[in-house]
Formats: sequence, structure tokens, C-alpha cells
Amino acid sequence: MNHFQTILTQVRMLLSSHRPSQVQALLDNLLAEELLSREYHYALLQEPDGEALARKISLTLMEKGDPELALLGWVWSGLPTSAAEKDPGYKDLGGSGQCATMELGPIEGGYLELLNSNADPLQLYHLCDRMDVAGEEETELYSEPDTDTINCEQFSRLLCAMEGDEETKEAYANIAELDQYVFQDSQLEGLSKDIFIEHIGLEEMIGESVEVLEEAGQKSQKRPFPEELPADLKHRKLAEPLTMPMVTDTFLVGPVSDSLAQPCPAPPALFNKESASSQTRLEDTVLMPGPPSSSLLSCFSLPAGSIQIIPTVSTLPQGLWQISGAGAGLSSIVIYRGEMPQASQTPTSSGQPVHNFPKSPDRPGSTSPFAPSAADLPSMPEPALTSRANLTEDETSPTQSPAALKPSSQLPRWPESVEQFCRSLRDKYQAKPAGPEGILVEVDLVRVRLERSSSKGQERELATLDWTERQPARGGLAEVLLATSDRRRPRETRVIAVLGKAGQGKSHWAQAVSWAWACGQLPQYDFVFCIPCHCLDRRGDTYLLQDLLFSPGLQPRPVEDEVFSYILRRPDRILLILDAFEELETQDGFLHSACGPGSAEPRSLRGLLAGLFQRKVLRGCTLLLTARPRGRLAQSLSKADAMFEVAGFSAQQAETYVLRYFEASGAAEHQKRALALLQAQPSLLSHSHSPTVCRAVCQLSEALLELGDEAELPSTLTGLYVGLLGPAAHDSPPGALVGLARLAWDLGRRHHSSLREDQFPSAEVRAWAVARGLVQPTRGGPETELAFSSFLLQCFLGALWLALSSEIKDKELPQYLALTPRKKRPYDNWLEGVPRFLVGLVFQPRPRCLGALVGLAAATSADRKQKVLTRYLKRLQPGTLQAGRLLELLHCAHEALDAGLWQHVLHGLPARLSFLGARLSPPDTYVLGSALEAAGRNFSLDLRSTGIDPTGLGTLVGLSCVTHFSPVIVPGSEALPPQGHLE
Ligand SMILES: Nc1ncnc2c1ncn2[C@@H]1O[C@H](COP(=O)(O)OP(=O)(O)OP(=O)(O)O)[C@@H](O)[C@H]1O
Repeated sequence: MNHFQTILTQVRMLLSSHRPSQVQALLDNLLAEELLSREYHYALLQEPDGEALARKISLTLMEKGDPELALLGWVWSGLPTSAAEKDPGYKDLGGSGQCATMELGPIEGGYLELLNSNADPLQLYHLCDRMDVAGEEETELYSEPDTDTINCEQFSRLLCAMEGDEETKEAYANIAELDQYVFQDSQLEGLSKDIFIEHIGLEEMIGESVEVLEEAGQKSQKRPFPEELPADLKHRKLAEPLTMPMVTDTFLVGPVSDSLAQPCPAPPALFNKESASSQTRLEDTVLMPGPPSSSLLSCFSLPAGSIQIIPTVSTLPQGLWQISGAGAGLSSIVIYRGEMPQASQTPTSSGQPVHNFPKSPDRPGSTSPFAPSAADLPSMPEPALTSRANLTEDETSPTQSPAALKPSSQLPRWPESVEQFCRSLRDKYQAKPAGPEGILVEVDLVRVRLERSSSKGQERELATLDWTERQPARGGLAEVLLATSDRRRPRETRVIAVLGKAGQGKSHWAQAVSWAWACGQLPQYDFVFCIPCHCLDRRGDTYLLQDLLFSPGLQPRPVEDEVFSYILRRPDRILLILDAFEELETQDGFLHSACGPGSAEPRSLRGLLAGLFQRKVLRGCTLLLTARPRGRLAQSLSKADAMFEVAGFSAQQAETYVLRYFEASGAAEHQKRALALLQAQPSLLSHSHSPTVCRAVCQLSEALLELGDEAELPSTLTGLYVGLLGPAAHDSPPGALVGLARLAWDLGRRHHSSLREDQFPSAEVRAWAVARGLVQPTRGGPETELAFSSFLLQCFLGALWLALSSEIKDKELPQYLALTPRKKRPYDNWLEGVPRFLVGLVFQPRPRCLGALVGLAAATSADRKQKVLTRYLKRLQPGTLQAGRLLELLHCAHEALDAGLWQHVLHGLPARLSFLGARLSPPDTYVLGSALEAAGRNFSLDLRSTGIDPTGLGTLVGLSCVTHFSPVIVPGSEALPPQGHLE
């Protein structure tokens, strides 16, 4: 018996034995395991009683207590596939026929498929209506006493019979209300505006505002029908009952944007008189209680489009309910029933006071990075983030009265403890780091994918994409966060990975996301938790979700149970960022850890992570990971729904950073000179592709410029770090630098970057290292935990230890260059910057290098190491090295500043150089170009699949010594022949 049959047998057994809770548990499992998939659904429908069974399953889903599933289950249980397929309007449910996801024709059948689809229940209601009048056959479907089909009445009975807690009752009650609303909506057709105003008794109450709305409505453009239906049907209680007695049970139906978080945008764009009375198909819809006072209307953020006011039932519990992404062009439905406030209040999707998004006078960039304009945030166009459908500021702002701009803090949507927690979380993310850490240069995020690292093995690594294949996330953060919406069912956890090398800006980006949320830019999330993984305590036996979300030191205040239970209720409104996920790489395999939905809550960090990844714990949240894509981590990431890479700085962005750095450090007078220093060192400029290096360059430039105008930057990375550490070494306690170097190496070998107080050689050394900024407190970790201020600094210190230590045997030294492959590597080169720093430290002239750090006497211990490495490097045959290692050799030779070594390497370069599939970053391109130019021979290059940027490509193929090159097409380079012949 195959898996499907086994499941089916179980389902049948449980259904026939009337054990709905067990069916629920089973279905829960199936949903979680993604087994209610298209294939299984299809197989189900092939069964003789497939449709009936599907209906039963739908019915059972209703009992799951999940309002969304219940609603969907109910709607679709009454919609037999065969009938739907016969309906001529089946493919045209969107009315305009533009709605791709509503073209249900090709899908294999009904209920479960629909449950998994983006289809809009409202449209399905319309379909049901049509089928009612379309012919006997369809009518029969509803009239025959089919026990498998549940109708409205049966559903009501079911509700009555239902026992359970208040919350469940409330949820079902709201489903019932929705049902009523939808049916009544169909009765609305042809309702004239007069009737509709009369019906709700609004005329005098709306008064002026309706006129204003109408006038503007004539100008307003009807919104185009969206091409894709929103993926999600969200049912959401937005507000607790308000205070003014309600006059009628009437909903105002009209457009609403997702931007409820915006303070009271302009009503004039809202109202379309004609469509208000005759609209037969809902577009964006607001359901509000009648009578909407003018103040209330002026407070809703409604994009251009039509409004309908329809009567509705009186039984809907008080409160404001939002169904966002409801489909069929509905960006949101908001239902309000209850007592109306007199005062102008702005409901927000977050329940937070709404502040205008900080603007800088000279957009696009804000002068203050922590009062960001949209352009300051990482690739986040303001409209995308705030979902302001087609509204410009100009359209909205003139109509905003000061009262309307009042934040919605008066609106008691959440319990006080939740409000407070949310506020303090926002305050925390908004807190502005002082100095250069507060700078934010907008960088690209580019889509990436994994590919097999070899044809045989299962291991995967990041694919190196050609420049033409690059897909920057043009929509910015919004695009990143929505990247998975087409892949997952509603309410399914979305896993997004943001990758990048050490120092490339991943944490900075993650902080900017939190910061964007704190500034009100991500209204789709009620809470954002940004958790640096290094501070997760993996030692404890017990680890619960609370421990993860509310790690001490991370969250601003002690967290009450009420807050946690609130979070559990709406996981889909949680963005969980696990920053520096590679810190947990020892947890690999967690994807396969046990964490069944039926099992008890996971009790270990490993189990918890497994649960999150398997989309069982906090199911429906957005899980955003940032990580260095190394080693086995890539395997884990293959489960991610979307992957992006932080692109690093272009030369222009590096220059922008330099300018901002000197501005932020109050030395704007040095800006130009600092730029000139950097431009004079093209090697460092290319390394400034890494924001970490760019920052180090600025620090050294700052120090040099304070000394006088004669300043000059070194030409190597080694020189850069020697320049930064030299002064610190001068005033250090005896042996402090070497002690710290040893720590850096020891920790790095174990893949650690953070260190405890008691690991320092002495309290004095610790105090010195902190004072000199070599180590710093970890973000979110315990106060006693420190970390090297950058990974590159740790690499430099690790190399310093190797260069000086007498404990490293001569014959072992070459292995730390990681240039030759070894079957069983004793050293995995986790500290990947070590090889070039080691060569730099050992080869560069003593007085300006090692001697400047530890004194000339101590530096002589490197003489022997230099001989060993020279022997090794001179025996290496560059032509036999694989592309990545050849590039590393070139970097090492460059760092050495040793003419003999450099010439030796150049001499060994083969005339045909293939970098196929190896990543060529800007510093790689620079060092390769320098080598080719200096070699004095002609070369042929294969640059395919190297991701080389157009500038780098231009530089390389522009070299007179490059006479042939393989086809690389970059935008704007069409003039280049497909196979380069440059002779
Ligand atoms: N877009 C940016 N604008 C300004 N500064 C940046 C930017 N990205 C990174 N930086 C700076 O570069 C340094 C390194 O950034 P960050 O710590 O985010 O890198 P990372 O990729 O998380 O590195 P690691 O993998 O080592 O944790 C920080 O000092 C940060 O302030």
C-alpha cells in the first residue's frame, strides 16, 4: 500500500468512526507535511467517493478552530468540482478575466486544491450564486439532502452545537458573519446610491465629507484589477470595541489600502460616486459600521477606487476586523461593527501610534541615517513598503487635518502589556547607534540559488551567476519579504535567507529591517524579533519558543505571558530574523530532527529550530535568516523559499560611505582628502567592496589625516591592519597583542568569534582591548561576552599568532595557506582571511610591519617562517591550481610586497586562464588585472560564470595583454564579439 492509500485508509476510518478530533490531528499532520498537495488531492478525486470525501475533509477542517481554514473549508465544501468546471463563467471569475489565479480551469478539481490556492472565497460565493440560477443541475446540488454538503443553515447549526472556549466561538461567529455579509453583498446589485445612503441613514451624518469624497472620486482613477490575487486570506481583529453607540448595523464598503498604518490619509481619493451605487463586483473593500462619521472617514487610508455601503447583520461582534489580501482585487476588507468613537482615530495595522515616516528635506537620502527616508533603507521604495496603492504624498497630504494626523495611540487594540512591549521593541530598534555604525549606504540584494558543488555529491553551494543573470531585488525589502508569497500557501511559514561573506553587511541589513519596522514601514508585521544567533544559549537542556523570542538582553523589558500568547495567536504577523545563522552551524541536521506537529513543544534549541524550519513551530511566520554561506550550512538553506545575497559596495558606494563616515565622525573637513587617499590606492578601493574593509580604511585615513597632510594609505590589507593596530600595540600592557592574537586563533579554530571575560590573559589585557575597540560587547549577549570587532580583525590577529608563535611547527605552516588540496585537511580555513595576512606579515619588511606591532626583536622569529613559506610557494605551480586557489595565491603574492615572490607567481601563470564558475569579486579582478599586466605576456581568459561586474570585465578585456576571452555578455557590451579576439 502506498503512502497515499495509507493516509486515505486512516482518514476513512477516522471519519466513519466519528472521531473528528483525530481527523483534525491527522489533517494537521498532512498539512504540515505538505501532503495535502496537488498530487494527493488529485489522487483523492480519483477515488470513487473522492468528492464526498473531499467535502468531509473540508468540513472537518472547519472544526479545526482555525477561522481561515474553517471559512475556506465551508465555502468549498459546497462547490463540487464537476459543477464548477461546467460553469461557463468558471474561468472568468475575476470579472475582467485578468486575474491569473482565478483561472481555475486547468486545476484538477475542487476542495483541497482550492484550499491550497489563492482563490478568493468571495469570488467563490459569486460562483455559487451563479450556479444557483444557472440551471437545475446546479440547483439540485444544493437542494438534495447531501449529508456531505454543508450549507449555510447547517453551518449555523454546527455553530450552535459547537462547544469550546470563548475564542473559538468568537472565531466561528465571525465566519458566520462573513457569510452573511457575502450573501448580502450579492443582493446589493443594482442598489442605487440613494437607496444605499438612505438605507444606512447616513445622509446628514456624512454630509460634507461625502461631497468632498464624491468630488474627489470623480477625479480619481479606478484602480486596475490586479494581475495576481493576494495569496492570503487574513482574518484579523484590529480593534477592541470603541465607545460611541452604533446607530445601524451597516457596513460601508469601499476601498482600503494596506496602509492603515498611515495617519489619516486623504479621503478625496476614495470615492467613486458611480461605482458606489452600481458596483457588482467588489474591488477593495472596507466594511465599516454605519454611520461612518466624517472624522472616521477622514482617518481611513483609502486608495483610489470605489466604495460600497451595504447593509449587514447585527450579530457581528463589536470590533474592527481586517481581512487583507482577500483576493479578486481586494487588497483588504475591513469590517467594523461596534460603537463608534466621536474622536478622529486612526486604526493601524500594528495598533501603534502612527508617526509620519521621518522625512529628510533632500530626498532620496536622509541626512540622518536613523531618521530614514525610504531611500535610506536597504532597497526599500517607500510605496512598496507601505503598500500605498498609487497614492503619492501630494495626493494625500493636503487634506490631512492636524486632528487627522493624530497618532492612533488612543485606539485600544491590544492589551496594555502587548502595547507596551511593542512600543519598547520599536524604541529599541529605533535607537540610533552613535558614529559610523549609524551610517547606512543602500546596497543591492540579489537573488541567488544553490547548486550541486559536484556532479556526484549531494553537497550544495551558492551558484555563481553571470552578471546578466543577476536579479537584484528591485522592489527592495518589500520584494525580499514577498519573494515567497507565490510559493507558499496562506498561513505557511516563509523562510528567506540573506547570505553574504563576512563583513558584507548582513547584520547591518537585518538591523535596517527592524528599524524599518520600528519606523512603521512594515505594517504587515505586528512584531519583529531580530535575534543574533551567537547569543542563543545552546547549552541548556530546555529551550522553548519564549526563550528564543525573549532572550534576556535582547528584549527591552521583561515579557509577560499575555504578550507571548498574543504572538502565538497571530504568527503570520511575526517577522523573526535569525541573524548570523552560521553561528548555529553545529546544529546542522536540525532540519531532520524530530519535531512532529503532534509531538509536544520542542524542548531544545535544536528541536525548536527544526520546528521553525519544518514550518511547524510559530507556523505562518516569516523567518528571515542571515548567514555566511559556508560548509554544511548550505544544505540547511536548501529548504529556504527564497535566497538573496548582500551585494557589497560598488566603488561609488564605497566613496559615499567615506563621505558619510567623515560627516558622522564630525570631521567633514577631511572628506575630500580621505576620498583622494582611497582613490590613490586602487587595491584598497577594490577591497572596499566589503563594508568592513571600507570602514577600516576610513578609520586609518582618519588617524593619518589627523597627523598631517602627508598621509598615504598602504597598498595592502596587511598594511591597513598594521596601520590600525600599531598605535594600539604601542600603549598595550606587555604581551597584550600577542595574547589577544592567540585567543583569536584558538577561538577561530573552533569557529568562534566571541569570548568570555575569563578567557583574556588578564583583566588588564581585556580593558585595553575594549578601550582600543579591538573587542566589543556582543549585540544581545550577556554583558560579560565580547567579540572581535570584525571577523577580518580576528583573521588578522589569528595570522599574527601564526607568524609569531613558536608552537607552530615549520612543516605545518604551509597548510595554513590552504592552497593545496589535502585529502584530510587538518585545518579548514574557517578564518578565511588568514592566508593572505600570514604571507603579508611574514614577508613585508619588518620595520613597517611585524616590527611595528611587536618590536623588531620579537619579529625576528618570523625570519624562519619566511624561509619555509618561500620554499613552499616557489614550489607551487600556479598552472595546476584550481581557479579559487590561484586567486588566493595572487592575493598572497600581492600582500607579500616581495618582488621575487610576485615575479615567481607571474612567471608560473598559464597563458590560458579559466575562471569558469569561480566567483570574481572586485578585489579578485583587481589583483588578476595587476598580475596579467605585470606578467608581460599575452593571455586568454575564460570569464564565464564568474559574476564579474561590467567594470571589472572592462578592465580585464581592456588590458592589451588579454588577447582572447570567452563569451561574457554584459549589458551595454553588445559591441564585444561573442568570442573575444583582441589582437
Ligand atoms: N549598507 C551599509 N552601510 C553602511 N555601513 C555598512 C553597511 N553594511 C555594512 N556596514 C558596516 O560594515 C560592517 C560590517 O557589517 P556587518 O556586521 O553587517 O557584516 P556581516 O555581513 O553581518 O558580517 P559577519 O558575517 O561577520 O557577521 C559594520 O561596521 C557595518 O556598520
